[in-house]
Amino acid sequence: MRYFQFCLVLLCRNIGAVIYFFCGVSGWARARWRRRCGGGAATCARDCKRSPTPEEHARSQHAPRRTIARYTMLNMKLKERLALAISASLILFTLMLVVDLQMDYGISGHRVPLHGRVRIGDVEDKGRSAYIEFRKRFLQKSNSSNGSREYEQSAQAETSGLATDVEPRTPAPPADKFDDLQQILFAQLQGSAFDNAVVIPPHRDLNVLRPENPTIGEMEDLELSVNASNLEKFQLKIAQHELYEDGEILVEAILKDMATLPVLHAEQKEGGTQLKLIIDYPNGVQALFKPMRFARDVQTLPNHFYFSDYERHNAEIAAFHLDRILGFRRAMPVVGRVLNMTTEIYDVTEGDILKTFFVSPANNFCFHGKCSYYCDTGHAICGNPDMLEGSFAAFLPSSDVAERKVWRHPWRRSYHKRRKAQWELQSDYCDTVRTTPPYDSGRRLLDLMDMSIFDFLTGNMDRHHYETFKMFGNETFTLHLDQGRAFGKAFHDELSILAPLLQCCVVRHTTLATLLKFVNGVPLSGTLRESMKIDPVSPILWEPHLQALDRRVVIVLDAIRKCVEKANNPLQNEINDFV
Ligand SMILES: Nc1ncnc2c1ncn2[C@@H]1O[C@H](COP(=O)(O)OP(=O)(O)OP(=O)(O)O)[C@@H](O)[C@H]1O
Ligand SMILES: [Mn+2]
Repeated sequence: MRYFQFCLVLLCRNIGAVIYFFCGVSGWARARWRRRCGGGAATCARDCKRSPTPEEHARSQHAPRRTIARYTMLNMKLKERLALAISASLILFTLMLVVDLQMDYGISGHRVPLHGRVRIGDVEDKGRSAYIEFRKRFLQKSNSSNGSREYEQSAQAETSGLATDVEPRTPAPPADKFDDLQQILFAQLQGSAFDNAVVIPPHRDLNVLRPENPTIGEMEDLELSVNASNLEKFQLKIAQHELYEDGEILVEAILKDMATLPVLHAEQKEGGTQLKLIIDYPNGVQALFKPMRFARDVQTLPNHFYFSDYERHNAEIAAFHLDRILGFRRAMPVVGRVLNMTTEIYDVTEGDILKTFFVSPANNFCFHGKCSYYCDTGHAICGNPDMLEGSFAAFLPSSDVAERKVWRHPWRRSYHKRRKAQWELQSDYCDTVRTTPPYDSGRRLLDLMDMSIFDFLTGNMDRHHYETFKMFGNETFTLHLDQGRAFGKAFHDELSILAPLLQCCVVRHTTLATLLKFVNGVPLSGTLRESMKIDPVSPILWEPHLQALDRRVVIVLDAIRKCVEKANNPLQNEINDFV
């Protein structure tokens, strides 16, 4: 701001100077013209162009400085004066433009303030952009008294040491049982309400129908060797519609392997923004290791964007359990383990990473590896003193066996601190997506709706891309990979993560049924807490994060309800939107 004030002062002074120059010089010149050229116009024309005589020059030596300047100006050729005037005007104009762009006065016609808040909604939107509509329709105007409003409480310390202060608690049963939504599900199971525009019945959902569901082993004609590891068996059983079957016993076996088998080798994984290690166990078993950086109750720094947030190893563990509980089974099994940094990392690795190990002033063993962010001494990963906790995600099949396709997420964020993504500016964004392959048919759009609900529950804003297995084509599930930035804010529900659901207003019957189960039975927090108890580094989540899940389930259900209401009565809701 001070800079702009300075610019303004400068601008005024410049304008003053130029006015003075033109008025002063021209007035003085006219006087001289009359005084010196009292004769005819012809003499004048000749005389006025001449150089000063020696007497005049001598006189001017004693003249005050200002007079000298005026004299010089007068004696400039017309062309020079013109050039000077044009340069001054150009400088002035540039200055005015700079000031205008910064202050958004509108002189330049440039209407986007550089530092101001970017307006949400395109011209056609007339203020009915995704967020505005969403906040208005789904939350602020919500008449359900179940606490489904956006909940933001910063009173609790962002980085507190209160993990043990917060006791597990069973939330009071929500007043609203969402009977209206239950009825839709019931009707669909009874063979009616198939035309519901929001809830997609099982017989129209390819994830339920699964006319074909081959496994990677079948597709590639691969036979298991006699001494095949649990992971290898698991990988070959990955099917077109899910990573593993409900109740698959290999999941527990893999978790146990990763938590107990000896570590043979550790190596930094290339790519990605933060440090990860590839861990080798006997028999070809591999895991992706993400190290612990903070205690469970340390939350996303308030001034950090989602893209500069640290990854949390416990978020990966919790997300795997949650994905399984929700019945998606699209996340690889993840387990926690404490490693001895000396014998299980330093001694079994090689190359450049070794040079990044050091002992901290607190006498802890640390390393930072090499990566694009947070891989320096200031962001080192330290043991206690050399014991380091981390998450171990079962490795996906190698690309030789099952190549993956990386897709740009249609609701990807801009990953820029000022810019907005298209979906944030266009309220009918979903119309564009749902008419574009592979979202125009099959299961893909519904998978993105599931992913949006999954990410909203965990608070993961980092869904820039997603992956699928190439061999299954487009009719396959979307992998839930990379949940490292989930569970960062326990007291804030990030509504924008629900944008895909809110803009498209479609959801699987099965997903809705699962969510409703948690408001009418054991709450999600209790189910997840129970599931994560078996993990070696339990408790996995800080209690406020578990409580947030119950709150967010209600928000998702409330959003689905409003979608149904709008679909049933589009005109009335259209009107209500503007009230
Ligand atoms: N379980 C796994 N097995 C094998 N490869 C994996 C596994 N999980 C993730 N990957 C691969 O590693 C890549 C990076 O992993 P991840 O996204 O978790 O790390 P990241 O550092 O957070 O990356 P980014 O900063 O790009 O989000 C993924 O895009 C994926 O291709
Ligand atoms: Mn990531």
